[in-house]
Amino acid sequence: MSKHHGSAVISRPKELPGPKGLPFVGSLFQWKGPKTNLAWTQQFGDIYRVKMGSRTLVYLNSLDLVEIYLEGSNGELFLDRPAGPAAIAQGLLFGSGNAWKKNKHALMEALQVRSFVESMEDAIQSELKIVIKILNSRCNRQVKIGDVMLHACANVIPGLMLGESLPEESTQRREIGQVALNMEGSDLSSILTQISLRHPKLRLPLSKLFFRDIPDIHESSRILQRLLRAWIRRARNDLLSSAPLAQAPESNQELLQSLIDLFFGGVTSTLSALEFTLMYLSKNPEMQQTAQEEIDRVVEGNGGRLTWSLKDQMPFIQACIIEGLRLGAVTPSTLPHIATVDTEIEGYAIPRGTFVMGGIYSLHYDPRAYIDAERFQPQRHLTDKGQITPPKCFRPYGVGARRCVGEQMAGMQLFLYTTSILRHYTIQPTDDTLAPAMETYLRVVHRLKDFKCVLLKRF
Ligand code: HEM
Repeated sequence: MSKHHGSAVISRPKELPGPKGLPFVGSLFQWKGPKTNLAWTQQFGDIYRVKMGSRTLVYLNSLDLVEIYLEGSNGELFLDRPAGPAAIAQGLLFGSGNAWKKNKHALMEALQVRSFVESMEDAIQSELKIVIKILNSRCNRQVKIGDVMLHACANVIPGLMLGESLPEESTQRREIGQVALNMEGSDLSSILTQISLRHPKLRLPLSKLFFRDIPDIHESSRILQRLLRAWIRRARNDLLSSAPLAQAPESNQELLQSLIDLFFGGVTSTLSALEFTLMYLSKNPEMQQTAQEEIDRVVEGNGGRLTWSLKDQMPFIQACIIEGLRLGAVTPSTLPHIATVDTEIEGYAIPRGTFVMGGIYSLHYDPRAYIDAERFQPQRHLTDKGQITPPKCFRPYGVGARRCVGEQMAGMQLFLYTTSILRHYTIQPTDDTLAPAMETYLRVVHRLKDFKCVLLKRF
């Protein structure tokens, strides 16, 4: 495999393999979700191209290729995102160029500030109190735990930004709940969503015409902007006084959009990863018991308090979360990393503007890295002495400079939610959950279709 990578088009390019598509639509109708990408990897190899409408997407499906071309200095050639409608184009997820670099740097720095990390845990612990109260009232019958956790994942973000949790019955909390439901329901890849993003007045007529509930992303954005302006006003004198974010004017549209992207990027992804982990644990009672014993032992040794600082004492739980993230592959591919120059990958010409995707699903199910890749086996991430070993072929948070900004926040939520739920309850599967493979769907993220379980109180 070539380790060299130039920015000029090679003289006699090879043709990239990939599925034959139909004229105009390409492979749009062949693609049935992440499993199709895995099947294409098996058929065409570690690099292939797919035509989707007028676009060409190039997938990199081995860790070698991803590391060589999308990380390190080569990754700088694939930094842009697709130009989206103005409502989402200026922030972190879909921003490009210098504006994106500046905002990403500012946010990454802010997220490292110690007081911010501490506030993060406070915000999560406050949400957990509400979660446990609600779940206590829903024990011994089927519960769609994702409906409860969606609100927790969404409200952690304003809790963090405002420095305190939104009161349980507050209007703001209800508004955030609505925003979270809107985000969960939006499919940014759907043509109807794209049209209604560009022409908001068409949203309702299109919803009626196609019998679809097209979420009002503009309204969500307005609600979030109002909350965020209040936060920036406070943050300037308080929480983030040392961070570059604090100096930005609160009317700064790029900054606002970047903060809104924390909701778009962070809520359903964390929720989905949590659901996958809980679902697999409910199907594997022995592993669930091992996890509970580990939690009980460590928490009891800590005076009954469950905190983020206990994470390193719970390798089995960590391994379960890693395995849930691996199998769930909640973002089955990275977002597009767009070539900013004409270049090449492995001798294949990659014209400027090509969408290059890290094939996360193919990496996570790579049979060269994992025996029985589709099985939930947390032990595969543990050494003989029961210590965590860095997982192979594992990139749930994407790659290179465009990697997720929320990894630490997601990690903290996944740890505290999973451990608290298992400390309080034993999770029993329903008949649907026991089926060999549960149905999933892909909108903003890859999610279990209808994960329900029964919670039995432990104490
Ligand atoms: C388990 C939870 C999460 C997963 C699996 C996840 C995964 C990802 C992935 C795969 C990307 C694209 C990276 C790429 O294109 O290479 C991404 C980007 C992003 N994520 Fe996350 N994410 C999670 C949680 C969060 C959270 C909690 C936040 C914020 C609070 C967040 C904010 C973002 C943002 C802003 C970006 C855009 C980064 C950029 O383009 O520079 N994510 N995430």
